[in-house]
Amino acid sequence: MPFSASGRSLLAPAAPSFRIGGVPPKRSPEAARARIDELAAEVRRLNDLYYGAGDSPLPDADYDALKDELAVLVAEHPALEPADSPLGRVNAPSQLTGPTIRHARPMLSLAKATGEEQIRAFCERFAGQAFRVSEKLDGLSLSVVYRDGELEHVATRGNGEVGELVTDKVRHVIPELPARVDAPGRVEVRGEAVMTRSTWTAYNDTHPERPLTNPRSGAAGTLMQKDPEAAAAGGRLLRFVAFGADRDGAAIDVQGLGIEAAAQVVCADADSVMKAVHAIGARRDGLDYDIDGAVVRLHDPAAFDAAGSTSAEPRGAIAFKYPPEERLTKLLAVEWPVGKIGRVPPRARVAPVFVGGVTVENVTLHNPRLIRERDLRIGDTVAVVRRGDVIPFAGRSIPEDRDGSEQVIAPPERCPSCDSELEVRGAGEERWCLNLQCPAQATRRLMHWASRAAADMEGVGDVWIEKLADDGLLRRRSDFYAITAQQLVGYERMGEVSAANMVAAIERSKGLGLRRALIGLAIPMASEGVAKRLCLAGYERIEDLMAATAADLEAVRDIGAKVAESIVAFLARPEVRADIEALRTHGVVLDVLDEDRPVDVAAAGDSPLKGATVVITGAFTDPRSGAKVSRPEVTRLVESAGATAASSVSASTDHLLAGADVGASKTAKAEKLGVEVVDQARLWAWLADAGVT
Ligand SMILES: NC(=O)c1ccc[n+]([C@@H]2O[C@H](COP(=O)([O-])OP(=O)(O)OC[C@H]3O[C@@H](n4cnc5c(N)ncnc54)[C@H](O)[C@@H]3O)[C@@H](O)[C@H]2O)c1
Ligand SMILES: [Zn+2]
Repeated sequence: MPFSASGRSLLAPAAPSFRIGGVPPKRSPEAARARIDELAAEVRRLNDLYYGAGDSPLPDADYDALKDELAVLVAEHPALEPADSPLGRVNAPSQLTGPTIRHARPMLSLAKATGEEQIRAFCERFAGQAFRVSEKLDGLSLSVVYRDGELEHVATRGNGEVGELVTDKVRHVIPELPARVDAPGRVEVRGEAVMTRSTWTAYNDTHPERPLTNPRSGAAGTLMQKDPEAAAAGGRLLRFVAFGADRDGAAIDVQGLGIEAAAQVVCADADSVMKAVHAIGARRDGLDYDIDGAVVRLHDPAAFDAAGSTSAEPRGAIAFKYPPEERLTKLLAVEWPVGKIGRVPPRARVAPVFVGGVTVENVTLHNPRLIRERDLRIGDTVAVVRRGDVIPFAGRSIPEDRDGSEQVIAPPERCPSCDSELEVRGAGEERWCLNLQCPAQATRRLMHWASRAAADMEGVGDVWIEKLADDGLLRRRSDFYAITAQQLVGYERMGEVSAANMVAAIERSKGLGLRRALIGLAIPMASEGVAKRLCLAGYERIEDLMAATAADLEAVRDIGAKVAESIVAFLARPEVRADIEALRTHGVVLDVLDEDRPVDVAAAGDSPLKGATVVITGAFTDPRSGAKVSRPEVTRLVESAGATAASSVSASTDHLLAGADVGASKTAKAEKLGVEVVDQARLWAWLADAGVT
């Protein structure tokens, strides 16, 4: 199982309903006492797991809900707070293991804000001060101490006062942490040890039998390993990102020490603080490490110290928490819809849950193998994960919550649409309907043709396509263009105006061009990128592609043998050829559009961009209009100037094109590799020189 099954989660079912319901019910003092004791014990148990082995049987948001409920009850009944209450102190395991060390200054938690008002109130309290906003990395904090330049020790936060020594482990699992710094005296660096998402994925790919639940528990678990050398050799490597440093008690800059620093910006007031908080939230999904919030703190170290602290939190800082990306809910039912190329994937309905900033009711279960391995059952309490634009999925179930009424999820043996026998394919044991005449597949293909990435027929929704297909008006893609307003008017809720609008939208969509047409054809194995590359490779008309051999197609950059064969086989199918011919007859554009042709580098004017490999990061604004310029637009502009855009900085990068709000870690990496960092003003000048703006 890809998660820890450490002990029953007594209170889990209460958490989701509590969160959704908001205010907990009023209780009698006896009932309040019982609930307080129950909650306190559960929070302590979860703390032991979380700060011990790094396990989190519950999603953080559900843990937070339990702790919030405890805090509300204790506020109402202060006399009932148990002596070993987990409130008002740094979250910690009840016992530290191994050799320990007393911190020079306590390592604290942070006060939390979930709304903008709380951040504004914080800024208000310190009006006139400068603030510093940084990413709140989701790992575990470490204190790294150097004495006269040599690494002396590394300790965990522990209980805040005393930490566990992990010096030797860190030498192996964080090889990038310098053993020496160029600074005399006692230098202490505090920061977060994180497992990057790429390391985490790579580790889980190579250890499918014992995968790590998430990068955070991966990081915590790595520092628990008895044999750190073997852990490092097995791919359990961490990164250390510093958020503060001092020398003999006086704050110093992390940068000068050669240690990676957390991305941060200095802000003068609440408005710019909120802007920075949102900017961090916006780039959250693009980062290679998990962050769970943004930290706002007083920029001036003296002011920060003067603000003091409570028993658990500094008063001069506050953490803004982004919406949770993982929450518990109930798995209600599983459906197996038939996709456009015949895949029959499992999709689940769950009780509505607020996660990743939206209310989710439908989630993917990926494939039958994962259902079996994760032992997901209908009726289970499941953790739903939604991260950015990723399709929400049920990551794991909480088997401790079962009452015996749960049902095993059995993949279908026959197609739910055409009843033909399904084939089991690939490592995921996916079910496929191979019947080319399958009605569900045909309808899905039509929906895909009309979708935004392909013909983009505005207002021609899936429901309409289904109706028209059921009535036999729509069988193949070319049928769209033969639909008349008169045919539509007969339908319920379809007046003459709407019918005319729909026909007009279909007419307008005819100019889609070769790239979008290739996407719309839903050729198995050919992604949107393949469609783009074929156009860039010089294929002008769909007929040119129909005449190409697999060897011709394989000659195109990044198109492999399997994809090439799939394209050739698809375009050779008689019904596909007939449909393409009919599309031509209706005047649908199946030729390459100018926007999809390769840029004429030779024609671009001279600028340092010509022939260069660049990485684009940050936010861009047009210097003349002050309008925001989207990342794809910036990419298009630099490509028109003859540059090639890459996704991450490496030794072969020529320039890092840095817009606003760029993290220090990005520029630090570029500088380390000797890659020139080019700011926005210079970029716009270059683009002007190249004649593209
Ligand atoms: N799921 C569970 O069972 C479970 C159990 C316990 C705790 N938790 C989770 O742990 C969190 C509570 O934790 P906490 O007290 O350990 O941490 P916190 O949320 O109070 O944050 C404080 C920590 O943030 C870290 N940090 C990261 N980036 C930083 C930056 N730029 N500046 C300053 N500090 C930065 C530091 O390590 C610091 O110790 C909550 O999110 C809670 O949900 C979950
Ligand atoms: Zn079928």
